[in-house]
Amino acid sequence: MSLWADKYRPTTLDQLTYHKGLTQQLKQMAVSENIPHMLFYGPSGAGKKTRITAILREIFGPGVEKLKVDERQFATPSRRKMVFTIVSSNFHLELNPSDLGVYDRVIVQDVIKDIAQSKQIDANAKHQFKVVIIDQADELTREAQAALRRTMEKHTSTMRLILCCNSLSKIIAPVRSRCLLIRVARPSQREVSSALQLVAQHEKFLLPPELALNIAQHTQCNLRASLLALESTAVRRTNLNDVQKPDRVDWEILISKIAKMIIEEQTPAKLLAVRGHLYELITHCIQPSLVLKNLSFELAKSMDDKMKRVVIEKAAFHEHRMRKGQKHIFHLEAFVASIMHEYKCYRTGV
Ligand SMILES: Nc1ncnc2c1ncn2[C@@H]1O[C@H](COP(=O)(O)OP(=O)(O)OP(=O)(O)O)[C@@H](O)[C@H]1O
Repeated sequence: MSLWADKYRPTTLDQLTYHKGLTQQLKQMAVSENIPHMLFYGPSGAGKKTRITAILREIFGPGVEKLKVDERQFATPSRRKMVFTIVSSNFHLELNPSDLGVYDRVIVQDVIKDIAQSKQIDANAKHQFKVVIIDQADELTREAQAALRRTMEKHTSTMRLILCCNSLSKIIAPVRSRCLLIRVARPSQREVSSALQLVAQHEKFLLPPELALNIAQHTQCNLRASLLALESTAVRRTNLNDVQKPDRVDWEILISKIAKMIIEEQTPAKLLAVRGHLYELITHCIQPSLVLKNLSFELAKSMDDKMKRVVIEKAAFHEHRMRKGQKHIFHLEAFVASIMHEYKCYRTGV
């Protein structure tokens, strides 16, 4: 049984429900002879990945949906063996830098060289190139991006790149200038609520329009988050008529509990207990940067202006460190410890 966000994910360009103008442009591009490298960017949950898979389907046909997952081994310069996963079809391959760690440059180069040198298996395929999708391309190190730039020029006849990211500012200019930039904007509240209504129709329950709008507002028009909120609210109730707001999901509840613990007591024992909860969030695949953001907002809610500024400053500092470092838990814990320290000093006037 899959989540509604996956079950009702549109698979073709015709099924995409909003940004019709953009869909039309993608359609024209898919049938053209000259398909460029592309860079999709926009906020989380706006539908970038969905559009990428839909355009691939338009270019190559339903064959792109036959996915296989391979594990590839890689020896680091210090001879340590690393394994990373690649999802691929006969026509494309997907990489995610967060699986690759600090060796992303070598791995990206290796994988792309490999794919660029192997010919398309299907002789009747419309295009002779394969597509490499790099999700969260803004997580690639600068070295890896520089390597991409060279590879993009060298292998244009056999390979096309599709990059997907939230923020363009973290992509180096030479890579940006070699791609067609495609912005997938956040859908409006009305667009999100009609996507939710469509799911409600398929699942055969009545979704009050105010609740749909409230969900869109609550998730700041992140469609994936809206679908998850709708599902968690709908499965717990038989009738949604009296429901005004979506139920908070478990990880959100846990984060507000952590904030409460930090405000209640600033001791090593509490820090240890908080660490346990942070581990719990990370092992349930909640993005550490999201944990940090939500935790800061929860903390700020119960603090005055002076402490709010401190929380934001500390959050920015530790988020930067988290991006540079590897072990997210260290930085989350350091953030909590520094807030506990600042808050204790503030309360006791030391
Ligand atoms: N045009 C659309 N019509 C209806 N539903 C959509 C549309 N686009 C996306 N969705 C739904 O929204 C969910 C999130 O979309 P998607 O994963 O493509 O977002 P994303 O922008 O790639 O997010 P992230 O940056 O967080 O990975 C999908 O699971 C899909 O169900």
